[in-house]
Amino acid sequence: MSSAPIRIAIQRLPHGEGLPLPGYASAGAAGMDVVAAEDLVLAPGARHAVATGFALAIPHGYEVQVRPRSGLALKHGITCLNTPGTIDCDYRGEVKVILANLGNEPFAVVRGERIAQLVPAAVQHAAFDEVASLDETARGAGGFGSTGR
Ligand SMILES: O=c1ccn([C@H]2C[C@H](O)[C@@H](COP(=O)(O)OP(=O)(O)OP(=O)(O)O)O2)c(=O)[nH]1
Ligand SMILES: [Mg+2]
Repeated sequence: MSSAPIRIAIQRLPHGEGLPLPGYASAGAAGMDVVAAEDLVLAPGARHAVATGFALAIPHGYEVQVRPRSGLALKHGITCLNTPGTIDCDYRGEVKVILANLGNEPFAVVRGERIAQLVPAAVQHAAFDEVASLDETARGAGGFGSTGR
């Protein structure tokens, strides 16, 4: 990537000792792969906030999104239930990955194996201006398939 990376402070927690910190698997990867810091088995239909063993101090004006890995999703039905997960810039607790098993088989989460990816993103705060009515548009209130399948 051409631009300088956003610098994010990362703290390794005691149970994260010995694990690789999140990193890019290839030069052009959009996400930094995250490994699990615990072993567990996710039954079909189950979910769990999986420990990662690290905490962040994200600079103001940014968030970090937690996204699933497509290989786990396609092969095993494993996804991040709240995708994209949001890590707020003022959060100092352990980053966790809320994995859900949408597949038909139990899935073993193994400490040290990659379970998700982190994508930093700029955040623009907004402020609402309350009004009595909104301007008209051709779409109006049409949505949810109003333009056809
Ligand atoms: O996948 C996730 C999502 C969230 N978090 C942590 C960091 C985030 O800053 C905090 C709150 O997340 P969110 O705002 O999505 O959850 P909430 O249900 O609104 O909780 P809160 O009331 O604490 O904001 O939880 C994670 O570690 N992993
Ligand atoms: Mg919140």
